[in-house]
Amino acid sequence: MESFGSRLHRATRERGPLCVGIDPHAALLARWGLSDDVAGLERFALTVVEALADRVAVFKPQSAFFERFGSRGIAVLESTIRQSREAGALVLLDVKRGDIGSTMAAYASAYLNPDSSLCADAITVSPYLGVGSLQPAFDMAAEHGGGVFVLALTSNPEGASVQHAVGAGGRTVAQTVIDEISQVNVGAEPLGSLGLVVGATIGATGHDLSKVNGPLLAPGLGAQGGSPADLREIFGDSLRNVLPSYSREVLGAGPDGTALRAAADRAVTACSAVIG
Ligand SMILES: O=c1ccn([C@@H]2O[C@H](COP(=O)(O)O)[C@@H](O)[C@H]2O)c(=O)[nH]1
Repeated sequence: MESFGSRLHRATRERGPLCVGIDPHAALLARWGLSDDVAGLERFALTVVEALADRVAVFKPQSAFFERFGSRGIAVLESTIRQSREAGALVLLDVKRGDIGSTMAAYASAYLNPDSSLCADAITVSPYLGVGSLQPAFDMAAEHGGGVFVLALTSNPEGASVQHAVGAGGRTVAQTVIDEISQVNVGAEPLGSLGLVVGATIGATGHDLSKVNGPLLAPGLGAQGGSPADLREIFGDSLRNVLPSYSREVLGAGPDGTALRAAADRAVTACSAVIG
């Protein structure tokens, strides 16, 4: 079984370093001329999949925008995940789960077990209950070739007050998370399957990402103000492992498929120029 790190490495080499978020905001549904209901949600998500699944390395559906329509929204999320994967894109489900280990095991079953209709290639998780509490997700991912992205330095301005806080050992909270994930990825070839989320908006923070040996998801590009040029300062020598992520910037070009493809092509060209 091929690991997630290996599959992601291959996908970004073949298709370029780009993750497109599927974030059906109410404002975007309106802009696309769609109703703010399950039918609009479904048309939005499937339009993105039809336009981009054959060229984008990774889709990142934002679960919140599907959850807001209840069980019928979750059903659309299931079909979005399935159709994206069938069409050749990897799916990183942005759910940001985190809980005590025994509950985390249930989340892992929901999102990383191939028997589940919500199974994705990878998920986002929050380390606020301690990185160790996420172990059931790491184990499930390892068993089934999945991946897990742990929040480290998020793109929102409020994140630093917690993530830059210095603990007893003199390290920041974020550096502790970075170091714990780095340990798990030691020796993985060509890339570990545990990733980190590091926003494209954070500037130089002095955090050491050099030993992560795993993917570094960089949201915050475009709508939140981050640009590909900012990635250099944030990631330094770890730039090669960065997976840049755009949602509204690309989605805003829809609903026309040609315009969506052009927006994704612009994004991947701009990111490739920096990442290589
Ligand atoms: O630090 C983080 C972690 C996750 N996100 C998510 O990424 C997208 C960003 O959307 P844009 O439209 O490109 O701003 C969204 O789903 C966030 O929940 C993030 O922004 N920052």
